Amino acid sequence: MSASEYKRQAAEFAAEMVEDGMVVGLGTGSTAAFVVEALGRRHKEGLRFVAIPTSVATEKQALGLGIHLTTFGEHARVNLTIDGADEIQRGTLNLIKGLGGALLREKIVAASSDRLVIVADDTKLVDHLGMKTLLPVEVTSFGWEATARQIERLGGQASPRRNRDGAFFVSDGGNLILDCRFPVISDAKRLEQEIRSIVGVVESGLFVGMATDAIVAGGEGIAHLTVGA
Ligand SMILES: O=C(CO)[C@H](O)[C@H](O)COP(=O)(O)O
Repeated sequence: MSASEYKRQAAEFAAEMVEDGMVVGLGTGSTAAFVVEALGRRHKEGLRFVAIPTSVATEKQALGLGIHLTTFGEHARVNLTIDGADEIQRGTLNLIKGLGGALLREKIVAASSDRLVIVADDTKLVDHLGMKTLLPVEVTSFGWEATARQIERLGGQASPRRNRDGAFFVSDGGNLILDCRFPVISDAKRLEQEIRSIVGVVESGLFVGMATDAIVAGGEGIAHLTVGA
């Protein structure tokens, strides 16, 4: 079975966790898109919920499926957010997110969620963050070079993300993303604090202590992981 099929399996499983009357956070990326698709189906079958999307792309998809959207003006808390991730650390469920470029909105929604459920295929599980993927950091476009130098003082190599045409990738929030290569991250909480204290950093793709559950699908079936398990 392909990684995409495993992503779909994890997404379908997690979409069943949404209950009538919930405020739901909708993630971004290919796995989250399967969740939105499944929730569109459940909406048509009569499930009542409202959703807050984490990107313009997810907003468009949800609206196209007739899902009712809401805002933090109307709801202070999100009951359940379902989102993807680029790496999930076994045990802690600390994450690297943002290869899809939506990390700022994703973190705002995650921070207001009672439960953050991550959906992924099993290639995303790692023993230590930074083993497989770069760490995205969203920064203001003004002075990004100075911000990148400060990140490099922490031991990472920071490169601005570019589109295929060579132009800088610009996030939904109008910022740039620096993709940072760190040696394997042994203390995610500390690195997260150090990165966030740099002037010019808007948000980092390290999500520490935020995920409550991970639904991970692979050749051995679907696993429902919780912190510590
Ligand atoms: O953080 C993200 C977007 O900012 C995505 O959740 C992450 O990149 C995973 O994407 P995919 O489900 O396509 O593998």
